[in-house]
Amino acid sequence: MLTGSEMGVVDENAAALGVPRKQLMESSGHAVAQAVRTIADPGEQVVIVAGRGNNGGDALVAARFLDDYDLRVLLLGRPDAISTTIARENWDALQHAEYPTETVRDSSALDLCTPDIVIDAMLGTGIAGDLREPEATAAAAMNGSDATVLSVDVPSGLDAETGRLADNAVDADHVVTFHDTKPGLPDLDVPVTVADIGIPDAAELFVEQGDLTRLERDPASHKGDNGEVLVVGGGPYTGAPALTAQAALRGGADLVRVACPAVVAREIQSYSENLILRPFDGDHLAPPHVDRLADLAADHDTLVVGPGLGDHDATLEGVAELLSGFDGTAVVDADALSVVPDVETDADLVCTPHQGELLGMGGETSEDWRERADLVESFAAEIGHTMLVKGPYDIVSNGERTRVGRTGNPGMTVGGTGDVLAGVTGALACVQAPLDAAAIAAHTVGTVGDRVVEDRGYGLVATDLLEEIPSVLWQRE
Ligand SMILES: NC(=O)C1=CN([C@@H]2O[C@H](COP(=O)(O)OP(=O)(O)OC[C@H]3O[C@@H](n4cnc5c(N)ncnc54)[C@H](O)[C@@H]3O)[C@@H](O)[C@H]2O)[C@@H](O)CC1
Ligand SMILES: [K+]
Repeated sequence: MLTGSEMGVVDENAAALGVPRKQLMESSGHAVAQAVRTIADPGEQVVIVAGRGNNGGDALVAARFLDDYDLRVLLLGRPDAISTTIARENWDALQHAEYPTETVRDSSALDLCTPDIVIDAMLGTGIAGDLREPEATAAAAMNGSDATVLSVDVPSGLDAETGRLADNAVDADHVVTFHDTKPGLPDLDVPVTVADIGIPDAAELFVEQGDLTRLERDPASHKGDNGEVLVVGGGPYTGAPALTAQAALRGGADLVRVACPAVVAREIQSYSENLILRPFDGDHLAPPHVDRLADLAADHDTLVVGPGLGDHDATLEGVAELLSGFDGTAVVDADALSVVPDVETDADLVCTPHQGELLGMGGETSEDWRERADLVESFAAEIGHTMLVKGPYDIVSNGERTRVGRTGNPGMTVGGTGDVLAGVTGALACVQAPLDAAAIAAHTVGTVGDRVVEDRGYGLVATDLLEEIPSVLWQRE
């Protein structure tokens, strides 16, 4: 089952793989026509009621496969109000081919007559709120007619995000939905055909541009809404936590604080005035610091634990204590990873090991990425957390769903890129589910690395990645 917005991600990924939306619409329309053939014989009366979006577009395609029916095509609204190019092109094709089309300017002019079949193609996954006019009157006319109502994708009035059926929704007798079922369809107890429209499995497996459409910034948001990240790092190293923290800012977090040993606080602060430091005493993290860190962590949306912490026994003990008492989302990277398999916690952990660190956690890996995906998926299920295993193909899995990121290049093996990935993952985990945050972060950091290498060849350093992150995340060229 996929929601409407998840379908949007998948069809955008299909386009990124070279299967554009217009091809999907052609397959959808053909599937609708096939369904008509199973419930009505040639010569019977079919009325298409098309909306102004791609839901309508699907039925405008179907018309071309229904020449042997007594067909009428009603467009609810003016042709120039058709909201997408591909729907408009299919309308124009019907015009040029002189199909029997009518445009319904206002609902009082709507006359279904007495068709055998009505194709409800008014609204699909693009619906917002209950039906407005003229869709509402059209729905009432459909519901009041003796015709068999076949709905395209979802009955108009069904919200494909939540499965909620509007009071004035179309009462479908049969639904033809595309690629996967949608919320609310199973509860309708009418026959639902799930038509394969040629979206490759890869469009769900591989992370592509479509996944970036999950990000949207609420224009009304104010400071803090887009996430506050606490980076717990530093000790032997100071560059790592600074890279992670700056990457979290570039990944969209509003505020990023760095909790680090006091001895390195000034040095980490010196990397950027954008960082806020929360030093704890001593030169490495240890159990006595955990209470203060836990209090700090409670005031943040996401933790990123590990960069530059070192693997001092007391440090790993402190990390285990911190994670076991935390119940939010924590990205775990670098030396902190080794404690995860033995930690009992209510937190959602996102572990970002490279393959060596995965082995250190007790996981298994394989050179073959498909095998690696299966191994990582079962390891994620075993430890009950999200895994992002970096490699030529990044494997992201929460034990149920597995995604594969194919961006990045051998130039990314330079030190610090993992710290950047952990920071971007932390920022996105403030506003996305852990799996989606990790998948988008892997795709984004790899894409940034590819752009930097394209511009300057190998020899990139991790700081080169930082300022490129926003333009990739927000798909600005
Ligand atoms: N996502 C996919 O993979 C595919 C989607 N396709 C079709 O595309 C549809 C989604 O198309 P769109 O995103 O263009 O949106 P829709 O065609 O579902 O509806 C959008 C139109 O309806 C209007 N509208 C929104 N809410 C309304 C309301 N409450 N009352 C009256 N009018 C309202 C909007 O102004 C807009 O013009 C899917 O349902 C499916 O039928 C297919 O072409 C195949 C591929
Ligand atoms: K519909």
